[in-house]
Amino acid sequence: MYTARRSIEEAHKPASDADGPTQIRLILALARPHARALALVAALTLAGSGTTLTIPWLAGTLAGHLVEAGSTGTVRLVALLVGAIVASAALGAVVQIVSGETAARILADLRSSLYAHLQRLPMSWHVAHRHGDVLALITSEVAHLGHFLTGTLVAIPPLLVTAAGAALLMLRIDPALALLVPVLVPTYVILLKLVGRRLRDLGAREQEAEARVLALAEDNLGVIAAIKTFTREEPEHARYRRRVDAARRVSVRLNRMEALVEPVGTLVAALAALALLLMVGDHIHRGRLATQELFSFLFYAALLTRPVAALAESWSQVQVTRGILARMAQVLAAGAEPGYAPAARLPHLNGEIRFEGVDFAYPGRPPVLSGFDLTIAPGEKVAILGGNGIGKTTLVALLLRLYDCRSGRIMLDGHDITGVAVETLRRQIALVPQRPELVSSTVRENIAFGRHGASAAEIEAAARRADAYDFIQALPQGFDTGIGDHGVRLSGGQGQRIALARALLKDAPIVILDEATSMYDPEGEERFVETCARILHGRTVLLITHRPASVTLADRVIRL
Ligand SMILES: Nc1ncnc2c1ncn2[C@@H]1O[C@H](COP(=O)(O)OP(=O)(O)OP(=O)(O)O)[C@@H](O)[C@H]1O
Repeated sequence: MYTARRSIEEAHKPASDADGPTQIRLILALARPHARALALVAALTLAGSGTTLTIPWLAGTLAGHLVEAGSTGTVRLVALLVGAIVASAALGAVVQIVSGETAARILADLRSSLYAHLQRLPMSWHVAHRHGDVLALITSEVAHLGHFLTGTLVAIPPLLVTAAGAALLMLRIDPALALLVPVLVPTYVILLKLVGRRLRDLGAREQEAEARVLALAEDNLGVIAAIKTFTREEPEHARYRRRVDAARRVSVRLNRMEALVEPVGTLVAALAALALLLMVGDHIHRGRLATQELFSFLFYAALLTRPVAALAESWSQVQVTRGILARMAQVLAAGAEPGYAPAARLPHLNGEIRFEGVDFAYPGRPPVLSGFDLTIAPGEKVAILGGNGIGKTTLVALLLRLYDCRSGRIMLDGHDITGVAVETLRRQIALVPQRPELVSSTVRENIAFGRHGASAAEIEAAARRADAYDFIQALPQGFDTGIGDHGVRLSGGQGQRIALARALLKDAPIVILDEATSMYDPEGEERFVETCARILHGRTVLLITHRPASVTLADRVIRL
């Protein structure tokens, strides 16, 4: 899997606009790990199409025999024909199964690579992109791509091979047919090209409209209590309806356009059939075609009609899918967070932190920090105070390298954090953030999030230290109680205690408490402050708080 991801990312080194070649590179990168399965699909496809192509010939021979000599001596031919029909159907089914499975595997690789890549993209990327768009990309757009891969794309090669084979065999029977090719093929291609661009645009607009619908639903369901308390049901429903209608309008236009494409194929096929009829009629009239050849020729013509119409329909799918591939290629081309590349490991820390002349501004915003200096000794506990929006949380984000300083540097035990692998940095810092950021699972899993592979006893011990054990035991299933979406079934203070337990379980040399006890009741906070003196002994602690009780934990107070 890692190899697949790496090759997909390698296909995207030029972070430019995702153009045709980039999409082809993406497809090749996706296909590479499945080369053997794809080769099997190709071989089966050839075998299937070859078998299908014998059917008109056998049927023509049989028909010719029946017309000229009656039904005597046809048993062998009938048996062969039935055999070819059964083999063609069986091979068709096998191709469908094998190619469907291969496509599903390719798709699973793509989904998982996309997700892995999203996790590695920097915070600045996530802040700049709408959740709804990203969700749409990894859900509905990936599903669309899946339908395309398993439904349309796997059907194209057999259709192409059958159409080309039928055309070649018809040419062999009657070379005058070659005259038709220079007329019909360009007509077909030009007609498809004309609608192709429009289809791509509409496809992109449809995905965009769907993403807006998804984003609003996601946003609003997340603030459903606010919608109720501010009685926003009607205006929010109207807003949702407007987005649904906008998506419907684009989808209807796309559908109309797609509906035009199949008749294009049918039209070309009908023109070809008419031309054939005229030519064949003339040739029979002049006695140039044997009866058997005539029948075979007409059966091949019938065989050719279906792929021509179906290819036109597949073409419209290809156009919509190109838009999706372009958007995926763009996401995959976005550079991962710095520090994931092989870099020096940060050794186990004593916990000295130094901010040296740090300047920082969020993109498009005025500076938050200018020339900021601060040195914290190993094991020291420092409270950072300051008004709302002054930059306290930003300091934490810089220390964890969620963002990089514009200038200046941050040193841990004398190591510049930009020179070490981010995971070795982040593993040594336990953060209790302002908002608990709980996962939609059980209490146990939320605490275990702090350290992979922690035992039940360690989880319970961390809960005790965070003063969370008693309330957890009182929940219906104790540690195995589900807490709802992002902890919606917990009180604010309970959520914070779980977030704290999670951080304590991490057992890191540096601990950051960003308003970690802001929702604790006074007794709980007091108990926590008492426990802290013991459990945080020897660790470097950065304490961001407005609460006097928590400030007492600090050896030193810094005001921003
Ligand atoms: N992702 C972001 N993009 C742009 N600006 C941001 C972002 N995050 C924070 N800011 C801005 O940066 C400034 C500092 O924010 P920060 O969260 O560090 O403040 P704080 O001191 O922790 O405030 P509080 O006490 O309210 O938690 C604020 O003006 C805020 O609006």
